[in-house]
Amino acid sequence: MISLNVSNLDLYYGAAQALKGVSLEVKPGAITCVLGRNGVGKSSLLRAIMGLQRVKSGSIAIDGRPIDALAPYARVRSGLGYVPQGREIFPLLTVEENLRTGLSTVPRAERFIDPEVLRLFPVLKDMLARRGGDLSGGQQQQLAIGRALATRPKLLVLDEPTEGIQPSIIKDIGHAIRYLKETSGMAILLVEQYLDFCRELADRVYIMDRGEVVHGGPAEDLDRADVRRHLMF
Ligand SMILES: Nc1ncnc2c1ncn2[C@@H]1O[C@H](COP(=O)(O)OP(=O)(O)OP(=O)(O)O)[C@@H](O)[C@H]1O
Repeated sequence: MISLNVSNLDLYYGAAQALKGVSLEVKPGAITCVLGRNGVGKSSLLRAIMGLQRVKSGSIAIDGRPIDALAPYARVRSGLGYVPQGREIFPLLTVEENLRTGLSTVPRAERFIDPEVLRLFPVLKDMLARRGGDLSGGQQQQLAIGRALATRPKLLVLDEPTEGIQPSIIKDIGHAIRYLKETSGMAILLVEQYLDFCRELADRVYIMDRGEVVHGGPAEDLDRADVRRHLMF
Protein backbone atom coordinates (compact mmCIF):
# COMPACT_ATOMS: atom_id res chain seq x y z
CA MET A 1 0.00 0.00 0.00
CA ILE A 2 1.30 3.44 -0.85
CA SER A 3 0.25 7.04 -0.46
CA LEU A 4 0.85 9.98 -2.77
CA ASN A 5 1.35 13.59 -1.80
CA VAL A 6 1.27 16.44 -4.25
CA SER A 7 2.39 19.79 -2.87
CA ASN A 8 2.24 23.21 -4.39
CA LEU A 9 2.56 22.26 -8.05
CA ASP A 10 2.94 25.07 -10.57
CA LEU A 11 2.88 24.08 -14.22
CA TYR A 12 3.08 26.34 -17.28
CA TYR A 13 2.53 25.93 -21.01
CA GLY A 14 4.61 28.85 -22.29
CA ALA A 15 3.27 31.88 -20.45
CA ALA A 16 -0.04 30.21 -19.55
CA GLN A 17 -0.22 28.76 -16.05
CA ALA A 18 -2.19 25.47 -16.08
CA LEU A 19 -1.62 24.48 -12.41
CA LYS A 20 -1.45 27.02 -9.59
CA GLY A 21 -0.15 25.74 -6.28
CA VAL A 22 -2.00 22.43 -6.52
CA SER A 23 -1.79 20.21 -3.43
CA LEU A 24 -3.60 16.98 -2.70
CA GLU A 25 -3.23 13.68 -0.91
CA VAL A 26 -4.10 10.19 -2.13
CA LYS A 27 -4.43 7.74 0.74
CA PRO A 28 -3.84 4.00 0.50
CA GLY A 29 -6.99 1.90 0.21
CA ALA A 30 -9.13 4.89 -0.72
CA ILE A 31 -10.62 6.38 -3.87
CA THR A 32 -9.73 10.02 -4.37
CA CYS A 33 -11.59 11.86 -7.09
CA VAL A 34 -10.61 15.15 -8.75
CA LEU A 35 -13.62 16.82 -10.33
CA GLY A 36 -13.55 19.71 -12.73
CA ARG A 37 -14.82 21.06 -16.02
CA ASN A 38 -12.98 20.83 -19.33
CA GLY A 39 -9.64 22.55 -19.37
CA VAL A 40 -9.21 23.26 -15.64
CA GLY A 41 -5.94 21.31 -15.52
CA LYS A 42 -6.94 17.79 -14.47
CA SER A 43 -5.00 15.97 -17.18
CA SER A 44 -2.02 18.26 -16.68
CA LEU A 45 -2.01 17.30 -13.00
CA LEU A 46 -2.03 13.58 -13.79
CA ARG A 47 0.66 13.98 -16.44
CA ALA A 48 2.79 15.85 -13.92
CA ILE A 49 2.28 13.06 -11.37
CA MET A 50 3.38 10.48 -13.95
CA GLY A 51 6.44 12.53 -14.96
CA LEU A 52 5.10 13.15 -18.47
CA GLN A 53 4.90 16.90 -18.02
CA ARG A 54 7.57 19.09 -16.46
CA VAL A 55 6.49 21.28 -13.56
CA LYS A 56 7.94 24.67 -12.67
CA SER A 57 7.83 24.14 -8.93
CA GLY A 58 6.32 21.99 -6.23
CA SER A 59 6.86 18.38 -5.30
CA ILE A 60 5.34 14.92 -5.64
CA ALA A 61 6.10 12.18 -3.11
CA ILE A 62 5.28 8.52 -2.64
CA ASP A 63 5.18 7.50 1.01
CA GLY A 64 6.93 10.75 1.85
CA ARG A 65 9.83 10.21 -0.61
CA PRO A 66 10.05 12.76 -3.44
CA ILE A 67 9.80 11.26 -6.93
CA ASP A 68 10.38 14.54 -8.80
CA ALA A 69 13.65 13.35 -10.31
CA LEU A 70 12.24 10.02 -11.53
CA ALA A 71 11.42 9.31 -15.20
CA PRO A 72 7.91 8.01 -15.98
CA TYR A 73 8.98 4.34 -16.11
CA ALA A 74 10.65 4.67 -12.72
CA ARG A 75 7.46 6.14 -11.29
CA VAL A 76 5.61 3.09 -12.63
CA ARG A 77 8.22 0.89 -10.95
CA SER A 78 7.56 2.80 -7.74
CA GLY A 79 3.94 1.67 -7.88
CA LEU A 80 2.01 4.15 -10.04
CA GLY A 81 -0.24 2.76 -12.79
CA TYR A 82 -1.66 5.17 -15.39
CA VAL A 83 -4.75 5.05 -17.59
CA PRO A 84 -4.42 8.08 -19.90
CA GLN A 85 -7.22 10.19 -21.26
CA GLY A 86 -8.32 8.88 -24.63
CA ARG A 87 -7.04 5.41 -23.62
CA GLU A 88 -4.07 5.41 -26.02
CA ILE A 89 -4.23 1.74 -26.81
CA PHE A 90 -2.27 0.42 -29.80
CA PRO A 91 -4.89 -0.20 -32.52
CA LEU A 92 -2.79 -2.62 -34.59
CA LEU A 93 -1.62 -4.77 -31.68
CA THR A 94 -3.86 -7.52 -30.34
CA VAL A 95 -5.54 -7.22 -26.97
CA GLU A 96 -2.97 -9.63 -25.53
CA GLU A 97 -0.06 -7.64 -27.00
CA ASN A 98 -1.56 -4.44 -25.64
CA LEU A 99 -1.72 -6.00 -22.17
CA ARG A 100 1.87 -7.22 -22.51
CA THR A 101 3.15 -3.71 -23.19
CA GLY A 102 2.40 -3.11 -19.52
CA LEU A 103 4.83 -5.84 -18.45
CA SER A 104 8.10 -4.20 -19.42
CA THR A 105 8.54 -2.53 -16.03
CA VAL A 106 7.87 -5.61 -13.90
CA PRO A 107 10.54 -8.11 -12.78
CA ARG A 108 11.17 -10.91 -15.27
CA ALA A 109 9.58 -13.59 -13.09
CA GLU A 110 6.30 -11.66 -13.02
CA ARG A 111 6.05 -10.99 -16.76
CA PHE A 112 2.75 -12.71 -17.34
CA ILE A 113 -0.76 -11.33 -17.55
CA ASP A 114 -2.30 -11.67 -14.13
CA PRO A 115 -5.40 -13.87 -14.50
CA GLU A 116 -7.10 -11.50 -12.08
CA VAL A 117 -7.08 -8.82 -14.82
CA LEU A 118 -8.98 -11.14 -17.17
CA ARG A 119 -11.38 -12.09 -14.37
CA LEU A 120 -12.04 -8.42 -13.72
CA PHE A 121 -12.73 -7.73 -17.43
CA PRO A 122 -13.92 -11.03 -18.96
CA VAL A 123 -14.50 -9.33 -22.31
CA LEU A 124 -10.73 -8.99 -22.67
CA LYS A 125 -10.28 -12.72 -22.20
CA ASP A 126 -12.76 -13.38 -24.99
CA MET A 127 -10.99 -10.94 -27.28
CA LEU A 128 -7.29 -11.64 -26.56
CA ALA A 129 -6.50 -12.30 -30.22
CA ARG A 130 -8.47 -9.35 -31.63
CA ARG A 131 -6.83 -6.09 -32.63
CA GLY A 132 -7.16 -3.26 -30.13
CA GLY A 133 -8.58 -1.04 -32.85
CA ASP A 134 -11.50 -3.43 -33.40
CA LEU A 135 -12.78 -3.00 -29.85
CA SER A 136 -15.59 -0.63 -28.88
CA GLY A 137 -14.71 2.50 -26.90
CA GLY A 138 -15.83 0.86 -23.66
CA GLN A 139 -13.82 -2.29 -24.35
CA GLN A 140 -10.78 -0.16 -25.17
CA GLN A 141 -11.20 1.61 -21.84
CA GLN A 142 -11.24 -1.75 -20.06
CA LEU A 143 -8.14 -2.72 -22.03
CA ALA A 144 -6.39 0.50 -20.98
CA ILE A 145 -7.21 -0.25 -17.34
CA GLY A 146 -6.07 -3.87 -17.80
CA ARG A 147 -2.78 -2.70 -19.30
CA ALA A 148 -2.20 -0.39 -16.33
CA LEU A 149 -2.99 -3.25 -13.94
CA ALA A 150 -0.43 -5.42 -15.76
CA THR A 151 2.24 -3.16 -14.25
CA ARG A 152 1.10 -4.40 -10.78
CA PRO A 153 0.39 -0.89 -9.45
CA LYS A 154 -0.21 0.00 -5.85
CA LEU A 155 -1.80 3.28 -6.87
CA LEU A 156 -3.90 3.54 -10.00
CA VAL A 157 -4.31 6.89 -11.75
CA LEU A 158 -7.26 7.16 -14.14
CA ASP A 159 -8.00 10.09 -16.47
CA GLU A 160 -11.75 10.31 -17.20
CA PRO A 161 -12.45 6.60 -17.64
CA THR A 162 -16.14 7.29 -18.35
CA GLU A 163 -15.56 9.70 -21.24
CA GLY A 164 -17.62 8.70 -24.28
CA ILE A 165 -18.59 5.32 -22.84
CA GLN A 166 -22.01 3.65 -22.69
CA PRO A 167 -23.74 3.41 -19.28
CA SER A 168 -23.53 -0.39 -18.88
CA ILE A 169 -19.74 -0.34 -19.30
CA ILE A 170 -19.42 2.68 -17.02
CA LYS A 171 -21.12 0.54 -14.38
CA ASP A 172 -18.68 -2.36 -14.99
CA ILE A 173 -15.73 0.01 -14.71
CA GLY A 174 -17.12 1.44 -11.47
CA HIS A 175 -17.47 -2.07 -10.02
CA ALA A 176 -13.91 -2.93 -11.07
CA ILE A 177 -12.49 0.20 -9.43
CA ARG A 178 -14.33 -0.49 -6.18
CA TYR A 179 -13.27 -4.16 -6.27
CA LEU A 180 -9.61 -3.17 -6.67
CA LYS A 181 -9.80 -0.88 -3.69
CA GLU A 182 -11.59 -3.40 -1.51
CA THR A 183 -9.61 -6.52 -2.36
CA SER A 184 -6.08 -5.19 -2.72
CA GLY A 185 -6.11 -1.95 -0.77
CA MET A 186 -5.02 -0.22 -3.96
CA ALA A 187 -5.15 3.56 -3.84
CA ILE A 188 -7.11 5.10 -6.69
CA LEU A 189 -6.78 8.62 -8.10
CA LEU A 190 -9.62 9.31 -10.46
CA VAL A 191 -10.11 12.43 -12.55
CA GLU A 192 -13.67 13.00 -13.72
CA GLN A 193 -16.23 15.40 -15.08
CA TYR A 194 -19.03 12.92 -14.35
CA LEU A 195 -20.26 13.95 -10.93
CA ASP A 196 -22.49 10.94 -10.16
CA PHE A 197 -19.76 8.42 -10.98
CA CYS A 198 -17.40 10.25 -8.68
CA ARG A 199 -20.00 10.57 -5.93
CA GLU A 200 -20.75 6.87 -6.02
CA LEU A 201 -17.13 5.78 -5.76
CA ALA A 202 -15.08 8.41 -4.01
CA ASP A 203 -13.98 8.52 -0.41
CA ARG A 204 -12.40 11.92 -0.86
CA VAL A 205 -13.14 14.60 -3.43
CA TYR A 206 -11.19 17.58 -4.72
CA ILE A 207 -12.65 20.16 -7.07
CA MET A 208 -10.40 22.02 -9.49
CA ASP A 209 -11.25 25.28 -11.19
CA ARG A 210 -8.92 27.22 -13.51
CA GLY A 211 -5.77 25.47 -12.39
CA GLU A 212 -6.49 25.58 -8.68
CA VAL A 213 -7.87 23.19 -6.09
CA VAL A 214 -10.91 25.05 -4.75
CA HIS A 215 -12.35 22.34 -2.51
CA GLY A 216 -11.04 19.23 -0.80
CA GLY A 217 -12.73 16.95 1.69
CA PRO A 218 -14.62 13.73 2.38
CA ALA A 219 -17.08 12.80 -0.40
CA GLU A 220 -20.05 13.23 1.93
CA ASP A 221 -19.10 16.88 2.51
CA LEU A 222 -19.44 17.71 -1.18
CA ASP A 223 -21.63 20.75 -1.08
CA ARG A 224 -24.34 21.63 -3.60
CA ALA A 225 -23.13 25.21 -3.70
CA ASP A 226 -19.54 24.13 -4.48
CA VAL A 227 -20.78 21.81 -7.18
CA ARG A 228 -22.93 24.52 -8.74
CA ARG A 229 -20.23 27.17 -8.55
CA HIS A 230 -17.36 25.11 -9.95
CA LEU A 231 -18.85 22.32 -12.03
CA MET A 232 -21.89 23.70 -13.82
CA PHE A 233 -21.38 25.25 -17.20
N1 LIG B 1 0.42 20.68 -24.46
C1 LIG B 1 -0.23 21.82 -24.18
N2 LIG B 1 0.21 23.00 -24.65
C2 LIG B 1 -0.42 24.16 -24.36
N3 LIG B 1 -1.52 24.24 -23.58
C3 LIG B 1 -2.01 23.11 -23.08
C4 LIG B 1 -1.39 21.84 -23.34
N4 LIG B 1 -2.10 20.88 -22.71
C5 LIG B 1 -3.11 21.52 -22.07
N5 LIG B 1 -3.05 22.85 -22.29
C6 LIG B 1 -3.95 23.87 -21.71
O1 LIG B 1 -3.85 23.79 -20.30
C7 LIG B 1 -5.12 23.92 -19.69
C8 LIG B 1 -5.43 22.68 -18.86
O2 LIG B 1 -5.61 21.55 -19.73
P1 LIG B 1 -5.87 20.07 -19.20
O3 LIG B 1 -5.95 19.16 -20.38
O4 LIG B 1 -4.91 19.77 -18.13
O5 LIG B 1 -7.31 20.24 -18.56
P2 LIG B 1 -8.39 19.14 -18.20
O6 LIG B 1 -9.07 19.64 -16.99
O7 LIG B 1 -7.79 17.80 -18.16
O8 LIG B 1 -9.39 19.23 -19.42
P3 LIG B 1 -9.88 18.06 -20.40
O9 LIG B 1 -10.89 17.33 -19.64
O10 LIG B 1 -10.41 18.80 -21.55
O11 LIG B 1 -8.65 17.27 -20.72
C9 LIG B 1 -6.11 24.15 -20.82
O12 LIG B 1 -6.29 25.54 -20.96
C10 LIG B 1 -5.41 23.59 -22.03
O13 LIG B 1 -5.81 24.25 -23.20
